[in-house]
Amino acid sequence: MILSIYVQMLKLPGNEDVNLPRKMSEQASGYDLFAAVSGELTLAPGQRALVPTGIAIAMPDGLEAQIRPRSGLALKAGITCLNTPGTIDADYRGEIKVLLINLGQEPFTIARNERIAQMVFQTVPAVTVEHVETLDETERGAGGFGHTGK
Ligand SMILES: O=c1ccn([C@H]2C[C@H](O)[C@@H](COP(=O)(O)OP(=O)(O)OP(=O)(O)O)O2)c(=O)[nH]1
Repeated sequence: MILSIYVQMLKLPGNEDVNLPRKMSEQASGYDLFAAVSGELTLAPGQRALVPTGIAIAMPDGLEAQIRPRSGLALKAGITCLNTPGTIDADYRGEIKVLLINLGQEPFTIARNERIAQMVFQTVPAVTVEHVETLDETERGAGGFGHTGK
C-alpha cells in the first residue's frame, strides 16, 4: 500500500438499506456506488437522470473523488456518466449523485441497490497560480489536437 487515507461515509436518512460504496476486490481502484432510487427508475434511450446514492462522505483536504462509469454497464447497455469523471470536492457534504445517461438503443431500468457507477479517490496537489506575461518555450509549443499525425 503506497498511500493510506481515512474517508468517512454516512448513510443519509431513509437509506439505511442502501449499501455503502464497496470495492469488489481488495485491489480494485473504485468503490462501486449503489442506486438509492425508490423502486425503479427507467432511462429511455437518450435520457439522462441524476441518480441518488443515499450517501455523503468526508475526506481529507487534498483529495477528490471521481465518479466514473462501470465498463460492464457501458458495454452491455450504453449506460455511462454524462459528466465523466464527476468531481466530488473534499468540502462537499451533500448526497453523492450520479449523472447517468442511456446511450444505448433500449430502455434501461435501474433498481434500488443496483451498482451504477464507481468512485475513485485521487490526490489533488496544492496549486499556487501566478499571472505572468510570457511562458517558457517548448518543442511542442502550441501544437496539439493531432498535429503529430493520425
Ligand atoms: O457527478 C457528480 C458531480 C458532482 N457532485 C457533487 C459533488 C461536488 O462537490 C458538487 C459540485 O460539483 P461540480 O463542481 O462538478 O459542479 P458545478 O456545476 O461546478 O456546481 P457548483 O457550482 O455547485 O460547484 O456536486 C456529485 O454528487 N456528482
